Amino acid sequence: MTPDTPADTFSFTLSATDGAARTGYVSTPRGRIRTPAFMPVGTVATVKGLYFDQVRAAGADIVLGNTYHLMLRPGAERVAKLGGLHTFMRWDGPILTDSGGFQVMSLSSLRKMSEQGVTFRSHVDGAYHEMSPERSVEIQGLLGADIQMQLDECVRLPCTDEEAERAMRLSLRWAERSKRAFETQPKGRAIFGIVQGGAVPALRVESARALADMDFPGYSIGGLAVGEPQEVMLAMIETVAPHLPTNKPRYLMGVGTPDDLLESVARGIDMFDCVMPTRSGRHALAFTRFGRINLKNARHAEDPRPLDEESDCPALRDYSRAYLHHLVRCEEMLGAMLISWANIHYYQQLMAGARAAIAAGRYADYVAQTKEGWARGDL
Ligand SMILES: Nc1nc2c(CCNCC3CCCC3)c3[nH]c(NCCc4ccccc4)nc3cc2c(=O)[nH]1
Repeated sequence: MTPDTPADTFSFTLSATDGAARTGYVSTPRGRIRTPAFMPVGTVATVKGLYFDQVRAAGADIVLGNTYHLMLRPGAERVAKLGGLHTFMRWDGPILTDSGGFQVMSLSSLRKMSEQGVTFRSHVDGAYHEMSPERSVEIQGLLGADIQMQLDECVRLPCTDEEAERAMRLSLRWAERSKRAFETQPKGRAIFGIVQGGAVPALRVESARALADMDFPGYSIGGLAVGEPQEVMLAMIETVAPHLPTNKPRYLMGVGTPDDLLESVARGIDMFDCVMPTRSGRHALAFTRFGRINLKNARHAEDPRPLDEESDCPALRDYSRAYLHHLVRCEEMLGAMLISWANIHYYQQLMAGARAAIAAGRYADYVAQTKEGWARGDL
């Protein structure tokens, strides 16, 4: 984490731009977030398989908490009673939480969406829960999140234009209610509006403009990375970005692969989150400067080389591929832990390189060189 900001407020500072790419930092009372930023996902109050000092050492300035999981177990009120999420999981940097609607639609069994909110049954114990814009903001406040999300409805793609329009307009009404409910929270915290609209440019523009008029401190682009091809995702970012204020951060939700990150930064995205680095780490898939390496593959069985001897991350530099392959074959916990650590570090290093390249006005070269490294593969 960079030197702590004396600020007790939330703000965004742009340091440099290179085409549509931007670099700068978000200031929060719990410290600065250097952008473009990759935010590791800490679903149930842990970045799976890592200690938080490894997360910090890898270069992460902020982590995500999961409203949906934490409201079900151990419960938002219980986390608040225990001092809030920062104390609970011993992370003193900024925390961003999602509103929970997306997770309800993808994880819970029985659910009903209405104007009021979404009711659903817990996948943990089957209990009924009601999630309204007001309750979602209350839960995020109880967790103590520094950056919170409005409750929204994300439609899977492909979908009909009518479906995309209905969900986008509902999300706009929920944006108003979420923002109003948020006003009771302590200074220094922020709530983001979430742009929806499926793959329909006109709906995307209407959503972005309406949210910009509500003057949110930051904006998320939702409804993407839900099954559409990368070119559709990138086209929607190009459609939306010009209608969002340049002096507010833009967070692309749930994205993505290293290639997704570089291409989205080029189109004006400042913040990302994805389970990819840790989920892939549990499936023996390492992301490196030489591309993806599947450590299940027998070709690694006698390879004494580390994943990347030039890295300053022990997981990338100090362990042979043969050892990682062995751990994976034996289904040892340490295999998933080391590869997750390597992946979190790789994603942070990818964003650090992007920030430096944008500041130096050579982002296009950075992207080309990085992709060449992936294509050259694992010599
Ligand atoms: N509110 C909201 N959240 C969305 C999310 C969740 C973002 N991560 C939240 C964290 C908070 C804690 C947990 C996650 C998304 N995630 C994705 N794609 C993930 C795609 C993916 C799936 C599995 C592996 C890799 C990629 N699209 C998303 C769209 C939205 C959206 O419109 N609204």
